[in-house]
Amino acid sequence: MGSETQARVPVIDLSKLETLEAGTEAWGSTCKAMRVGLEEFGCFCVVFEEVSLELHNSFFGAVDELFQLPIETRIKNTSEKAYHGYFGRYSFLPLYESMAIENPTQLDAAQSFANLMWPAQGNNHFSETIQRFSTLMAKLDKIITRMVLESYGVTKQLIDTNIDSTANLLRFFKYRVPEEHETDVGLHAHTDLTFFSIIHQHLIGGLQIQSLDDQWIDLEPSGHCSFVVMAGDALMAWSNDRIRSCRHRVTMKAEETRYSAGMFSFKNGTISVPEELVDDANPLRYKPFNHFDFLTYDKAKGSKKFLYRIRDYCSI
Ligand SMILES: O=C(O)CCC(=O)C(=O)O
Ligand SMILES: [Fe+2]
Repeated sequence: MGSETQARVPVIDLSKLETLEAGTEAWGSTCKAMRVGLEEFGCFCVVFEEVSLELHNSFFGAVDELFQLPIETRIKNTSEKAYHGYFGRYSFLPLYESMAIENPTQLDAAQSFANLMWPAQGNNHFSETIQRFSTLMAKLDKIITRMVLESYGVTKQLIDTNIDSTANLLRFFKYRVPEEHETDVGLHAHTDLTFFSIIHQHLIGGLQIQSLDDQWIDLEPSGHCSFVVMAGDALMAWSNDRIRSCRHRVTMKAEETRYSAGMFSFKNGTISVPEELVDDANPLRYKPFNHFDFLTYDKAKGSKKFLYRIRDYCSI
């Protein structure tokens, strides 16, 4: 199924972005391609050359170094926010482990994470690499948010407010190779609770997305500057169901440890469906909601039986 079906998920090259101007035909067609990808697959791929091969290599070198730390240290990655800390050591998910940094574009946040992980001397190389990579990821998230929201014809003020309210979380993932008797499920099928999730895979593929007609599509890593942009449940609600959050999973087929990373965006304040997205054919489907309260609710309730958990929280 792999490469044949993969071709259908749009691949959008943002390398020429500096020359793309808002209002031009090229800008409009790029916005539209993103919207089509999200409406048809819940995702699209982007090529973003600002991430150099050197940065990609340093970044995954830093991730590897992090996962070499003892487990007692790794589990110190905690957070007051739901779903913002260490994940792993679950019997139902034996291959998977992940850690996360809040506000990773701020050097002091990256440094305090490094101080927690390397208490004796910190790790400047680690925190600088994380901050450099995250800054570009956050830039990509902003560009995409602007272009996608614009494609729905909402006001510039609303787009700016949405972007200004963004809180970023950078998550690092490690999947070990299954033993002979073990499952190859790296991560079960789910949707993210984010606004956007931008996934960057290292050398080993395994990320699969489910199309609206229920086919699983492999999204292989295709270079140091390629990324998968997925819609999360919060974007689904914002869009009044024009976009479905992307159902995805990870399957471990390779004989090597798999690393990947995700830049997740959440929104501070209230998310509500813009009036431009409500009409007779599309009646309002979601009440206004607080993104972080949704995470807290979901964690407490564990409403895994819902395909789209946001519907359990605030659908009308
Ligand atoms: O490892 C990946 O590529 C994706 C991870 C993921 O889907 C998640 O943590 O929500
Ligand atoms: Fe996910």
